[in-house]
Amino acid sequence: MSKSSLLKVVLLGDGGVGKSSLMNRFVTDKFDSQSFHTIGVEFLNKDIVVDGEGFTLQIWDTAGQERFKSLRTPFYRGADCCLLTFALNDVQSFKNLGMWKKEFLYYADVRDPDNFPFVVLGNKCDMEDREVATEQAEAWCRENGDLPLYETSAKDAINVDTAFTAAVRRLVRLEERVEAGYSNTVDLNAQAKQSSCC
Ligand SMILES: Nc1nc2c(ncn2[C@@H]2O[C@H](COP(=O)(O)OP(=O)(O)OP(=O)(O)O)[C@@H](O)[C@H]2O)c(=O)[nH]1
Ligand SMILES: [Mg+2]
Repeated sequence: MSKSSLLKVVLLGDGGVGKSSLMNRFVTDKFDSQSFHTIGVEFLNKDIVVDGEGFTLQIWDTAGQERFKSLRTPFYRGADCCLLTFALNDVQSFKNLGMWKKEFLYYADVRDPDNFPFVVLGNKCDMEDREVATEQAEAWCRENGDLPLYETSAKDAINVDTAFTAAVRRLVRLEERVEAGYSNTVDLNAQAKQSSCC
């Protein structure tokens, strides 16, 4: 990857779905069953190696409660990846995924919204009172640009590392595609200029 290996990853989703818990599990490998709602945003860095390449993930954990909207949205800009999070035992948080995606794209002002690397996390898979079936979540992901889906548990450390690693892989693959695309564009432009000169 030719760009800097510092990657900004933004965690979004309804209040209480477990964004802070996922970040803390991933970065410190700890879980707090009494965590407080986030106010505004917080971030933590973590160095990881994916397929032999080193990255620093700068993970931005945002406040999901509606009243903190104006505090979180200024931090979406410059994000390399967005983890759309819901809780498998909270159907409303799943229904709100579309709203989160829209909010992110609006405030992050990304260059290519159709190809932005979102990853979807269905958290709290350890809970038995599930309200969202895997197939339902998969269908939403398919309809929203074939997004990858991971069912996670911050509590039991299920799929947390896998999901963050997958986010990095998705990003790297996408950048490689974009870089390949850019070199084609440059070639085409060069040819166009040549022909217009002639
Ligand atoms: N059983 C279970 N509980 C979880 C899991 N992840 C988080 N929780 C609990 O869910 C509650 C909310 O978790 P948070 O991580 O604070 O949620 P949040 O998404 O950061 O919420 P906001 O900061 O308000 O946006 C806490 O009591 C956590 O302990 C999980 O995977 N399984
Ligand atoms: Mg939080």
